[in-house]
Amino acid sequence: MSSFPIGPAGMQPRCFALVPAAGIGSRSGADRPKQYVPLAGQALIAHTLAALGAVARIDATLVVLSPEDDQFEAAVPGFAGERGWIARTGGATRADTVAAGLSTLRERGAQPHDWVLVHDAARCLLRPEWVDALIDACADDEVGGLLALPVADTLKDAAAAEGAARVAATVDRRGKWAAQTPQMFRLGLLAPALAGPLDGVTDEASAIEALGHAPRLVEASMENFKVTYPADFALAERLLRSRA
Ligand SMILES: Nc1ccn([C@@H]2O[C@H](COP(=O)(O)OP(=O)(O)OP(=O)(O)O)[C@@H](O)[C@H]2O)c(=O)n1
Ligand SMILES: C[C@](O)(CO)[C@H](O)COP(=O)(O)O
Repeated sequence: MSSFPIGPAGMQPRCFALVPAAGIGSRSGADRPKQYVPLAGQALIAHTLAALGAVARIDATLVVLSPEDDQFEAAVPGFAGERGWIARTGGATRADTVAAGLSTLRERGAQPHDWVLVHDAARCLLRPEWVDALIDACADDEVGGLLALPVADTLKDAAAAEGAARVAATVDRRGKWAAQTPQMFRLGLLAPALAGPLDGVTDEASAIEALGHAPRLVEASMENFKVTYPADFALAERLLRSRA
């Protein structure tokens, strides 16, 4: 399909990881941005970056921080280097932060046909083998894809209920998947997707979908959850320690 950035014949696309880490973690209840909360002896984000750094097919990982961030270097000493890049250009929303990161990747030589794997700093349980499975599944795909998990629980919609926490309806869960990260798309497709209207866009895949494409779903693990609420830190810590 001609609308996809294929790249010059014989030129292998490269893979870059892009980690948006400019959020404040307002739901986490922590005394600092949640990516800097210590877990199993290291800052949360250090675990995330170590997993990405262990994927040999990722040429470099770009972490995108808030311009005011003064904690990263102490939290992840030794990250900056040939395969570890930092930009202090995070924006007001996750999508703004990712879009700013794509500009940095372009400035550093990434090409439209190169793959970008966007991964939440807050998903610190990532395993390198899940990233490899995503790359294997998407490398020959026209669109790209994401790690995700088929929904196992019965889904309740409380949105239209009067007052708090009452069921308004039960949602048919058949065919429903919970989106995770990494989400892997070609730079030349993702950049224009994030330049479009971003109403309701909470992940890269939804921006790609808005262009009429259907990203591939690659089944992942429950362990790849996003640390979001106060109780998530203890669970993440237990899982990290059980791996040591
Ligand atoms: N303006 C923003 C908002 C979020 N993120 C990043 O996007 C990822 C997923 O977002 P989320 O878990 O919602 O993190 P926060 O926005 O920090 O949390 P909260 O919504 O509870 O404030 C995180 O790694 C977060 O740092 C970002 O880079 N820039
Ligand atoms: C990208 C994401 O992790 C997919 O589940 C999620 O949408 C990010 O969470 P946020 O709360 O919308 O930032």
